[in-house]
Amino acid sequence: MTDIVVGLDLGTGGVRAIAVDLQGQIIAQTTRSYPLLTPQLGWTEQNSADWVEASLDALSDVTQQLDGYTAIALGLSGQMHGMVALDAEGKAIRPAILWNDQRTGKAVALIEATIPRQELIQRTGNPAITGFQLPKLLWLRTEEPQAYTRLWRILLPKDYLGYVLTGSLVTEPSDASGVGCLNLANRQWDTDILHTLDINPAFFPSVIESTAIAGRLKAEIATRVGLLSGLPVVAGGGDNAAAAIGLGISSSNLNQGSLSIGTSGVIFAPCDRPIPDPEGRVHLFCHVDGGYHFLGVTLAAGGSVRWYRDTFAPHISYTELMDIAERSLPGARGVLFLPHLSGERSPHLDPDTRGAFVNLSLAHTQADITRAVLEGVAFSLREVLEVISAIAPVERLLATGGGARSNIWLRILADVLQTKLIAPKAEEGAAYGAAILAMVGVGAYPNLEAAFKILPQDSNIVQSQPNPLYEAGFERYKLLYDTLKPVRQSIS
Ligand SMILES: Nc1ncnc2c1ncn2[C@@H]1O[C@H](COP(=O)(O)OP(=O)(O)O)[C@@H](O)[C@H]1O
Ligand SMILES: O=C(CO)[C@@H](O)[C@H](O)COP(=O)(O)O
Repeated sequence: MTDIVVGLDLGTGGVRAIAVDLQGQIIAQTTRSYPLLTPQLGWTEQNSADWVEASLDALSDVTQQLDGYTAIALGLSGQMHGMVALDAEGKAIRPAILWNDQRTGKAVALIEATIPRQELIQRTGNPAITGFQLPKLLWLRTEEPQAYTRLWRILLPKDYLGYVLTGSLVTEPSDASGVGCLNLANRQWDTDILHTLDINPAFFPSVIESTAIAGRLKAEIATRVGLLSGLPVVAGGGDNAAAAIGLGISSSNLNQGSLSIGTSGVIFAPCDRPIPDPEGRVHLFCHVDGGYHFLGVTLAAGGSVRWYRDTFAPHISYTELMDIAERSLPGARGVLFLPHLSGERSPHLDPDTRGAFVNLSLAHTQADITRAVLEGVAFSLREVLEVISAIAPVERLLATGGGARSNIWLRILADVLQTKLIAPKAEEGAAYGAAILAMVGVGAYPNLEAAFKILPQDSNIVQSQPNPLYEAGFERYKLLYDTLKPVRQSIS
């Protein structure tokens, strides 16, 4: 029997489970999707029970593909910032509130009125942000007080899954630093912040290292999914930090960052010291390797394409849609798209902004409009990269996430960002990074640097070409955000 580890990524569109051997080869993989709930404008939720069912099905599917292999560990990763609220029996009190939910404006205002913005940025790396978990907790206290009185623990999505699998209540620094009250210097909860906000620190799970064993697989789960009872489950990382590890991005090599096009679009740049952006326009989080990273987030990147397809082209696959976009031209023949379908995070921190198509005419086709969506997301990420480059410049960005499967989108991104991109060689992603963390967690490799030697080597460089049409488009894009503000305000 050959040893493998299993990595799992609890994404927004679905869960992905993969089995990887100790030389880094993917032996088996599968995905399961689940619904995204939008019960009110600006709200996003998922049922944590859907995550569990999908994850157990995915694990069963992967283990059924394993003939002649033994799983020696499972590593976790997943969408960040979400809140699973549990009662004293460990049951979810309400649907999980997600990272791109924008209901917490008043809670953010309360945090800002209570703790000086600069102090919060210095302690946690970030100002108060609507998508983070801490404002969600304050929202629960005000808006659903009966639920709040029953509250026993709150967990992040992947840590909730870890709790279901093992019974252990833990988190790790990369995901915990997206809650809004982790002290970046000591990588533990900042109890001063919690006491100031009159929040019981016992609501939060203990913080262990990302490569530490979070717990052991429960016997009843092991039987259902075909893994060994007592299998070590390694804490893992938030999806962006885990994906970075799958690409070999560490805080000891500051030259390379990543560009992820999942539901969100994310630019990730490693750094070795916790010195935040004083204006808080991009996040500073803990990396899983003991260092730190800057993160800038476009809330609806792949999410814009998914929304566009589901709304206007429901029977067309993503691949076909990308072929359609090829029929237009750089600049989308003048069509502009603002991808603010969930408000926007970096660099505007504007939960109330909304999306737009602009400059449509009878002459425009589906190809132009589809291409405008891809370009609008790229312009949004350029705004992010301009902020990150001034603080933590990188030479190249390693692409990951579902959108990185598209050659046309990668070409648009390279040209708009004016940065060399590396297309993914295999579909490594966050699940692969979680598997690498699990290998180190069970001692198959002594540390992450040693494990990096097994990662697939670079291939497929996407060079960036300067294009005046994109430069002009980017200037119009920025103008559009400012110009549409009063229109949007008059609607809301
Ligand atoms: N072939 C493709 N071409 C372009 N975009 C794609 C393709 N396949 C998937 N996507 C995009 O990737 C997104 C899903 O990426 P994924 O990394 O799985 O996201 P998540 O982790 O948020 O579930 C989809 O919403 C879609 O926009
Ligand atoms: O909010 C963030 C990062 O700060 C998002 O990146 C989420 O972590 C969701 O990731 P995907 O589902 O888009 O991969």
